Amino acid sequence: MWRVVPKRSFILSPSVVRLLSDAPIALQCEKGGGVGGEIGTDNIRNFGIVAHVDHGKSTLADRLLELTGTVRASPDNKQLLDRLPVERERGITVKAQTATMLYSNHMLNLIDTPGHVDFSYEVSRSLSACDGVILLVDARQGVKAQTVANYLLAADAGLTVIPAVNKIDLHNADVPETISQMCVGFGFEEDEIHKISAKLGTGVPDLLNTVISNIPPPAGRPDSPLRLLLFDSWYDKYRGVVCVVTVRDGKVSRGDLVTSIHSSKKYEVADLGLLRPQQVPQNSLSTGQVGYVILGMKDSREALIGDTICHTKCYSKVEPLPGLKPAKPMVFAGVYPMDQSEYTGLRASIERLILNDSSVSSQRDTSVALGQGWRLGFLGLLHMDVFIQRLEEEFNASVLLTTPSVPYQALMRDGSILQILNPSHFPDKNKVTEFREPIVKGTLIFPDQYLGKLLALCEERRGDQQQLVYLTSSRVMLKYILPLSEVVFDFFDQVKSISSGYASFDYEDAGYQKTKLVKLDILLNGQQVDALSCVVHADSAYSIGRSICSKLKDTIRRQLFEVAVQAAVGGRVIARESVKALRKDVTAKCYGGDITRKMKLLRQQREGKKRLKRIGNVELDRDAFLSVLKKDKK
Ligand SMILES: Nc1nc2c(ncn2[C@@H]2O[C@H](COP(=O)(O)OP(=O)(O)OP(=O)(O)O)[C@@H](O)[C@H]2O)c(=O)[nH]1
Repeated sequence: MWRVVPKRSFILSPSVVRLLSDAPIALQCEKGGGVGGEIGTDNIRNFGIVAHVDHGKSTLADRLLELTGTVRASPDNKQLLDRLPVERERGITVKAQTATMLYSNHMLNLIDTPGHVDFSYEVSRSLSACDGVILLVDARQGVKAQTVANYLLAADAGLTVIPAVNKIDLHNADVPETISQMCVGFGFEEDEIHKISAKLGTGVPDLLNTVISNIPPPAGRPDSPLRLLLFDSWYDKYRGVVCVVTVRDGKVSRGDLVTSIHSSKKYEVADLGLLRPQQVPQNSLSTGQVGYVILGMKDSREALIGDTICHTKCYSKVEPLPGLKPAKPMVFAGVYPMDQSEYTGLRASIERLILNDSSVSSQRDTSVALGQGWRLGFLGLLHMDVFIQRLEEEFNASVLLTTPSVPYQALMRDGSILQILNPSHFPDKNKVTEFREPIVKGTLIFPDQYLGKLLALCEERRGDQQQLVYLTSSRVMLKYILPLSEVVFDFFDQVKSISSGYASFDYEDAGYQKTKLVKLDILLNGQQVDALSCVVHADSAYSIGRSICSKLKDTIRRQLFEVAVQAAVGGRVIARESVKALRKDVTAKCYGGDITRKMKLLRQQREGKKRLKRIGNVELDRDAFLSVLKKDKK
């Protein structure tokens, strides 16, 4: 869960600050709704916006907030629902946000969803609270892999899908081609596809009217016992866990005694209300409404996503709602303090950040080379990058990250299954019947001129072709089963560089398959560096070993003695490089007695050393740990 509540207030734009003071008034003005009043279930619409990354979801959300008077129109209104600094900086949405809007006597609950493949778990979670979605496609880029993935998620969940082509204001927009792709790909009729510019607001009122007329109201029963679906949560330093819920049946009021069906724990509703997008307290939330509840939970692990919450007095009578699938970490990496004296501080920072992101898994870990640290599990590499960036920016932590790895499995001779989340847990191969690796079902969509090269890439990455179809006369959709380890590190970069950015890629979990694995060890001057070890496919051990040695040769700074870099499998050296000795005197070029210049150079050298980690007698740049598994660019 990607929110740090205290931080939020510092990055609110002026328009949102205005909104804070406006919100309750706007609610009170609405006849029969909002504060003190009740909006009937028939007049509620719960919907989301789904699209490929950068196709304009957050911008459309801003226009909807303005159009409905939830915020005042202003040029400052940019990605109002993207509140994390990292979201604004990188221009991506990480964390789905909810906003309640009142418009034309309706209560519209908008759930903004992230677009990057790493966060598709957030998309399915958001969709569980929706009855319909707007499917947005950029008119310059057309249908992309995540458009297909998101469409399928929505259609599988039985949601009403309202198609819209966005960015029609751009001079290079190809509206007819995009519409034709949507008709062929998803079976829409041409006249049901909205043509909008989220930036300028063109076509947005019409789209909103279609949301009201086409998306059905929530199907819950107001007279039945309470059932709340908990679909999101975040941790607030002052108020504890804030749960985001949708009221499936019945009504919940402040002071009610409720029970979590999952844990049987009892709570009293301390506060509840709407998210507009700021918290606006209410006395109750009724069937179909989406909002927050505060139950006095102290730990966000108590707020289980997909849990059903009911009135304590009805606990034995209420059927739980179908739960959501838990997030599954796909990438594991060791995280260590640059200096062991920072261990305690780093532990507190990681714990704080995990309180807000229950999709990160964590285990204590120890490395001979790096000391005490943690093995953290992430949804993907971007998720990992975002987590580390937040750790460094928000908590001022300085961390060392080891080579990421995917969760392998070993079927042991005694019938048990060993999860290999860490290369140091790699078992003795004599005790193993079979190794297994996680696989994914990947979808690529691209102009057909790149077909040959993309097929070659998928084959080289041990892919198994499942489907090849032409979406239009020049656009291809390719489906492959691929090992996760071949996809997770740089596959996406390669796809982009081969296709000059025109191909899009999306993947979903497809279970495990049998494979051949070995542990590749790296030695520096004969000493094994456990933090550099990795588990690799047996057939690629030689080429990966050679590539790691040559990358380390380039990364390791030349030192006062020669450094031997070796790769070994099962104690047998399979590759070797050496880094020549050098005496580095940074002040050598400083002739004469310019002491200030000398001091400056020495200071810069000291700064540089903060990024270095001493392993035995060799100093390694902290990025060396990450660079080793990146494959060479094609
Ligand atoms: N010209 C033009 N630009 C647009 C339009 N809609 C969005 N943009 C721009 O497209 C870029 C991406 O828009 P966002 O709203 O951040 O896209 P998003 O889909 O929310 O992105 P993620 O949250 O990362 O998935 C921004 O620079 C927007 O200003 C539009 O209708 N016209």
